[in-house]
Parts: sequence; structure tokens; C-alpha cells
Amino acid sequence: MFSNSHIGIDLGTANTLVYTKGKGLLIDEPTVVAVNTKTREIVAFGEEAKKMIGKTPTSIEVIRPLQDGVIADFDITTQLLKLIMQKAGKKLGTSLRKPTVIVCTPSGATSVERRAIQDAVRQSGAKDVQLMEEPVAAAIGAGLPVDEPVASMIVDIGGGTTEVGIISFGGVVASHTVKAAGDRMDEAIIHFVRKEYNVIIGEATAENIKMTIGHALVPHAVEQMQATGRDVVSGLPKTIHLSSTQIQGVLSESLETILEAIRATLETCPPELAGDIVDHGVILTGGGALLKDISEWLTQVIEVPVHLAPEPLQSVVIGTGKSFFVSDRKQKLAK
Ligand SMILES: Nc1ncnc2c1ncn2[C@@H]1O[C@H](COP(=O)(O)OP(=O)(O)OP(=O)(O)O)[C@@H](O)[C@H]1O
Repeated sequence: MFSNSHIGIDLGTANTLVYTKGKGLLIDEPTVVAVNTKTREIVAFGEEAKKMIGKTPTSIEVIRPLQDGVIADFDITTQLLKLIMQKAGKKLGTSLRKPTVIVCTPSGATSVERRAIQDAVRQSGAKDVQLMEEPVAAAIGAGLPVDEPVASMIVDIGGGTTEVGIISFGGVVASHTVKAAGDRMDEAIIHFVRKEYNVIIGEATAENIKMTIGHALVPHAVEQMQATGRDVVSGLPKTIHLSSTQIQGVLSESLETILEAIRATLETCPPELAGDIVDHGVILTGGGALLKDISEWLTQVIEVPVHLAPEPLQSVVIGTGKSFFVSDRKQKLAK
């Protein structure tokens, strides 16, 4: 029976979300922690820790414990999950006692990487931990008919990875994962500003530039913005002016890599399912799907309609929460 002690977790490179079907979204925090460098204890997490990036004294280190969709620092991830479970329990008004958890893993993760995710969630207090492939969760969360003999194609553009999956009868029929997503775009902006202006900008500034004037590769009315960093030569703060045309060029390499993954997945799609994808289109999920003009650009280049999911940042976690309900219903029908 589904209850509030059944929770879905999207443990993402950029953001961690927790969902229960009864109460909906409980947690939506950046996957970032600030750690005391001597004791290795977490002093802040989530939004509070993200605000500290690039601004801490030497006694505090800000860490992103997941990289490319998998755990890079096991102990810190376990500590972070404990804090997240506590916060989720507070939001529910009751402590989460040994919940049953469904957590997503990238479809390209190795068995060792999957086991690490399962173990970290278990050590944070879960009784039972089930793993679910991210494209399947994203498809359920986006409201696609995954249990039917109709193929759905999902492109989930996250922070560390882009997952492309074709799903039919509740399973992944074809998939590709590439390490080109939001983080790679931010890094490309940092690199460009340093090379072009001799100015070093931080991650948060680069992400803000991408979100404000970043566009996928279609013509648009040019937008401008200012950004401040440190001049490499003088060491002094310097403000520069950037245009959306410049940033569009900077993002092109990541976008082309994502396009290659979509093409490669379509090429391995069984021919019987290709018609469904042409009829129903491709659904974009993940925060990277919010990049301006990305659906229009992909529609033009793959010649298949591409649509944005209703809540792209939440599709995966909603899918994990809903999948409890689906399996609960299946069990009832089987009785
Ligand atoms: N409006 C926007 N325009 C462009 N990118 C955006 C926008 N909003 C969020 N993003 C990007 O989306 C990414 C985070 O997306 P998401 O939360 O889906 O990733 P994640 O699930 O944590 O990562 P992964 O799936 O790789 O583990 C970040 O790189 C962020 O900069």
C-alpha cells in the first residue's frame, strides 16, 4: 500500500528532489554541500551551500558530491542524504522511519555505480531501496504512456549528463548517455570568457549567463548582459559585456554532442517503434531543456516534433513517486 513512507528520490548531479505521492514535492535542493575541511562534517547543504561556492574561507570547502550523474564522494553523499531525509520528514510533520525508496540511476551507469547509489540511500536510513532507470522515470513523470505498446522518446538534459531513451512496455528499448549537459555548457562559458577577455568568472556567473542569454542554435533577437569577474593580468574586478550571439556559439559544441546522442538512439530504434516517435514526438525533460529555443532547434534538425515536458526539472522525481502508485495498482490487480 502506498504511504508517505514511500518516497521517490532524484539524486542528480545538479539538484536533489524528493517526492511522495500524498504530499508531492518535498525537497528541491542543489546537490551541493559545504564541509568543514578539518572534521569533514557538513556545515550547510542545498541552496545555502550553493550560495557559498567560490566565497568560503579555507576552513570550509564546497563540494558537489555527484559528478556525471554518479557518486564521486560516497561519505559526503550519505551524509547529505541523511540531512535531506530529515528535512523531508520535517515537511511531512513526522520523521521518515525506514522509508521504502525508489531512486533513479543513469542508464549508462555501471553496476558498481548503481550499487553505490543504492548503498548510499540505504545507509541514509531507507529500509528498502529500488533502482529505476532515469529515462523511464522521466517518461512516467512527463505523463507518457510507458506501459503501453507505444514507443516514447525522452531526452533528459541534466547538469552532468544527457540521457536519451526510447521506452516501450515500461522498459528502455534503446538509450545513449553523454557527458554533455548543463555543467559542460557552464564550463565552456568560463573558458570562452577567460580566452576572449582575460577574465575569470565563477560557476554561478557562468550558469546565470547561460540561463539569461543562452539560446540553442536558431536565429533570435540579440540580447546583451554584463558579467563581472577577475582580470587575469591586473587581478582586479572587471565587468564585461556579452551578447547572446557569442554565447550561442559557445554552447554549440555541447548541443551538437546532445544531437549526436539523439541521432545514435534513433538509429538503433527498432523500425516498428520509429512510427510512434514520429507520431508522438520527442519529449525534453531536465533543467537543460529550459535553454531558450532548444525544442525549436531540435525539431528543425531531427525533423520530428520536439516538446517540452510540463515540469522539466521535476519529471524524473515525479516519475519515481508515481511508479510506486503504478506498482501498487498492478499488485492489487494481480490479487
Ligand atoms: N533556464 C535554464 N536555461 C538553461 N539551463 C538551465 C535552466 N534552468 C536550469 N538549467 C540547468 O539545468 C541543469 C540542472 O538540471 P537538472 O536538475 O535536471 O540536473 P540533474 O538531474 O541534477 O543532473 P543529472 O541528470 O546530470 O544528474 C543545470 O546545469 C542548470 O544550469
